[in-house]
Amino acid sequence: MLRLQGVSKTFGPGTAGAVDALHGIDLDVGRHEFVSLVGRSGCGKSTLLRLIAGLIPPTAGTVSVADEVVTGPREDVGLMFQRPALFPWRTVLENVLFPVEILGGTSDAHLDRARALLDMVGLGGFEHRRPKALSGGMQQRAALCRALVHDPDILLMDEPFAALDALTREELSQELQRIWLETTKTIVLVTHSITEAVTLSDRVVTLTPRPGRIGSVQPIDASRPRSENSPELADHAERVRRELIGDPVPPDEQSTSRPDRE
Ligand SMILES: Nc1ncnc2c1ncn2[C@@H]1O[C@H](COP(=O)(O)OP(=O)(O)OP(=O)(O)O)[C@@H](O)[C@H]1O
Repeated sequence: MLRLQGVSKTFGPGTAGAVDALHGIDLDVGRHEFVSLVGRSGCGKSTLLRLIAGLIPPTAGTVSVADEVVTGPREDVGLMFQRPALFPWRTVLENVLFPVEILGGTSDAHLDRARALLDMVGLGGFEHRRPKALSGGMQQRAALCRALVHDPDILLMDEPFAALDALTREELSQELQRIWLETTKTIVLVTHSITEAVTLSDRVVTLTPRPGRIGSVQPIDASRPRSENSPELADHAERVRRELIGDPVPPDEQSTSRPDRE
């Protein structure tokens, strides 16, 4: 469904301030696969997602969706960001319908789909409210409906729950799992939460910084549906954590490995 081949990205190439954000990324994501990207701040996760979305071009390599090289934003790819970015002057329903307006016009079928999505995420009855009448979690639910309204095959999500309180974040994460289980969507999620990544994903990809490279790809072979506190996931989470922070130094080595203190 999605293929990255030798993808590199340098911002400001050839200038003194050039930033090598990503280098030599190879990754295949299958249809109806859920893949999370995790890594330290600045390791290139958002850049990778923007490349897949066709919002920026790679400096080298290719990004393909459904065997077509990505050269710009595509109709079969939906996007969701950390902030809902709803238009304040539009109603919730009008916000949700925005992508289909841009893509060529709203039909009755789109209207039905938008209402069904709003019902599904518990926003039925809020269609005609303005975003400011909604809580942060409700706004993010509306943004999820907006990302799904044109029924994209691929959903790209950049820390979609990071700005929410812990309970709302967990609720929305469960909702996302349900949507994914009920559809055949391919999802790529950028998150700082290892728990979220192992709970939702088929595979967790860790990125190492400067420039961003793939550090590891870890399959999460636990049964579904999963909950965040499932004991089955603890080992997976620990493995991802170790990958990101490195193995802790064993206590008996700590006392002999600090010659600077002697
Ligand atoms: N438009 C840009 N121009 C120049 N440098 C950029 C641009 N966008 C990103 N970068 C740089 O590319 C690197 C990767 O940034 P990116 O935002 O992809 O990281 P990230 O892993 O998503 O970080 P975070 O977890 O903090 O959101 C950083 O060094 C960043 O400063």
